Amino acid sequence: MAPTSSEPISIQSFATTQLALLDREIDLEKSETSALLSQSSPKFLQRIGLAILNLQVTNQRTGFGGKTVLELGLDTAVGGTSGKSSGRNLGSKGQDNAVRGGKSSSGGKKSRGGGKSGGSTKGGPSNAASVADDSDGGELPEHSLRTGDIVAVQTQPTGSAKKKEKAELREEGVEGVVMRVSARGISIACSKEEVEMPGGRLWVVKLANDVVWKRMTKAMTYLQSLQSSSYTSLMLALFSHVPPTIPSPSSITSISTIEWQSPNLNESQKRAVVFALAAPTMALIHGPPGTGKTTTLVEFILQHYKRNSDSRILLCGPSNLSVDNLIERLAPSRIPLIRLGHPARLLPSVLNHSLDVLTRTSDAGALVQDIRKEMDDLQGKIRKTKGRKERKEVYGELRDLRKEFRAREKGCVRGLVEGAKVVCATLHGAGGSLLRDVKERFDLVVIDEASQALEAQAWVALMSAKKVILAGDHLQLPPVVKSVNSKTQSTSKEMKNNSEQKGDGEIIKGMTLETSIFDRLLELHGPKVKRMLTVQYRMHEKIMQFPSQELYDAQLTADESVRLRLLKDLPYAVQSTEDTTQPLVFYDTQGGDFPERADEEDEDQKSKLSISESKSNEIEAALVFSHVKALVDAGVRADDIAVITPYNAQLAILSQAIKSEYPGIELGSVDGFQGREKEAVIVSLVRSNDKGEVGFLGEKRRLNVAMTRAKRHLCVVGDSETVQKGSKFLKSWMGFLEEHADLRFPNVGDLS
Ligand SMILES: Nc1ncnc2c1ncn2[C@@H]1O[C@H](COP(=O)(O)OP(=O)(O)OP(=O)(O)O)[C@@H](O)[C@H]1O
Repeated sequence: MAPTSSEPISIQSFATTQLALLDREIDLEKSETSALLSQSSPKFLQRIGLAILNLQVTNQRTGFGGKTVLELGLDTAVGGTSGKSSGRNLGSKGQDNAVRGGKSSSGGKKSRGGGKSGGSTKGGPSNAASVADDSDGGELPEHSLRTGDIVAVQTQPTGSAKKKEKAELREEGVEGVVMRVSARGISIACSKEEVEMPGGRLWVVKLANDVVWKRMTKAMTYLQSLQSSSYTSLMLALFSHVPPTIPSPSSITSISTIEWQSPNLNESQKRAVVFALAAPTMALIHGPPGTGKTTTLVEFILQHYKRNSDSRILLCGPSNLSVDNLIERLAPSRIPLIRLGHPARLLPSVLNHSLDVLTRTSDAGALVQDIRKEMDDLQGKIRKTKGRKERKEVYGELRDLRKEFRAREKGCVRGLVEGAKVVCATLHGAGGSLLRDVKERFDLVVIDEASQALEAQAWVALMSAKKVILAGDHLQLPPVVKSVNSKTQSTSKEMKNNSEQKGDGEIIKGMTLETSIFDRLLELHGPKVKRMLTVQYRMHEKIMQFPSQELYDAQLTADESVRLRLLKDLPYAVQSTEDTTQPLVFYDTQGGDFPERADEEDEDQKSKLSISESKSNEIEAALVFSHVKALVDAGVRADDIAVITPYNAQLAILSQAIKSEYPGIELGSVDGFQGREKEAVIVSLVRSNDKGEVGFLGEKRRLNVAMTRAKRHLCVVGDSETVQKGSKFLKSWMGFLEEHADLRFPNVGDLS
């Protein structure tokens, strides 16, 4: 990226523009959701995984914040499992950008149950440890409802309403957040305090989750409203109102004088830590795939804490997993930390640091617990009370108790949060009421995976910070938005010049929502604000070579421990074959024998889900299957292999072919595999046509993710003739593979 002049950007105009872009995104999401809900029958919504029918309340109790929690199971009069779902997520762009984020446990990082794309997980909770099978009405049908989703609980339409075959969302019923999911039950924390349950048989349907959007909108509205005299020094630096705050060479401590906490840090990691320590207001740590970004951040936090033990740190990431991965690595150092966020969304290993657990186990929490118990007893009483008058009385008692509960809980929580040196939360979690009440501000905000967060999301955490350290890689995939390519008119140069401050600020032309703060600061200030990590600990050097050359200025080196690792060297018995001795294989399907096909999904259903046309390639899938078979026959364990593709339609075909035979193999979209790694990865490129159309493959950052997931063996399957026409980058990749990979020209006749 070419360094550009650091001209100031109007903060007000920035916020105004972000608000306009956010509005557009929210409108798009809302209209998609309401179109789907209003045009579909409950049965259809259940079939596609967005609803569960035939439910009843099995229990009612008090949750965190005094909220009523409803536990639902299948109505015993119905029972059993019915219907299969395709598991598509409402609110996720139904195209081939599947869920992003999850990291694999194989690389020392954990993944959550629902992170895979291409199919639903049976009642798959994100945190199995916290889920109980609490209903005996039978197993729920397959669905895609997950902890944290916003849902409505309503009386299921019957008789004439059913005949209308439309699931118009009605006024009655309650809205809430999914707290727990198990094979037999689902718990929902109601949004309103007083809950009058609708009668009869119930159904639960997923709604659009606008909490994250609301927090971003609130943050941008606040920024827009600020008088320039109220701008923090960090704001002035991040919008270039003061010169970029680059640490002077004299302020950078010599690497040799530091007592490192981690004994193995490489030079580039050490340089990044000292740069971040010396930076007065901001620093970027650029971590290409497998280069130890998290390791470096953890070392930085420990060093910072050692030097500033009074300072308070806010540690954030765009996803729960990004935050938990950091906590797992920080926790052994015994630094006092607290994790905000619903416990059901956290990794079991970090639960002991969660606010919810600490409010239960701390001394101040004991009193809160007593009131919670009383409230639970009353909740139970409500369910058994039939008379309206009697119920009203119990509700009255409950209301008084709830007030007391909240006051005590608030006091307890404030004590815990203010006492912690490191507060950990997702970026939008940092905008919750718990932190709003904390008087002290944060001296330092650290954001991991900052290149995967919308800038408005980052500002939720940054509003009162004094210094920020961002870690990320702008050359991998950016955050997912529906309004892709939607930008305010004009160029990014004008964006800087056009930002005269007038009224609420002008719209800055050329800005996009998906530009992260990491990208923007790099573009604004150039590479002088970052330090790049250059030793990677994942890939065989041959796998690393092309992305390093093309994207990272040939600066990456493979650590000695991984440089020459092959499948045959796995720490279990693997035969030496033509596959297990090759780090890089390319099956070139050129010649027209492996044609792509447009997805034949039900057109009507597709338009309801706003799924863009997906592509598949059946013969290519057969080739992938035969390669998987060869690897497994050679002794490679199925769970060390992943198959990824940019196309959902191809994923469906691959799943059908591979899953029954090799259940351990992970199949996913390229987007869903960001942050993950496997010993062997097979990439199915799908596109094969005369016109040279490459669709999703045209995105360099997607290809970068696809080609950097494998540790010991990367196998690419694709039609070089088609693919090379897509872009200069693709042409150069095809050329590289031709020259450096074990090149194979498959014969359709050999594939049975
Ligand atoms: N200096 C080092 N010496 C040896 N191993 C290291 C070093 N730094 C990182 N690693 C290892 O490299 C792997 C990746 O490290 P880490 O999880 O910190 O990287 P990351 O950049 O956050 O990963 P990702 O690419 O998935 O975002 C881990 O297994 C880690 O133990």
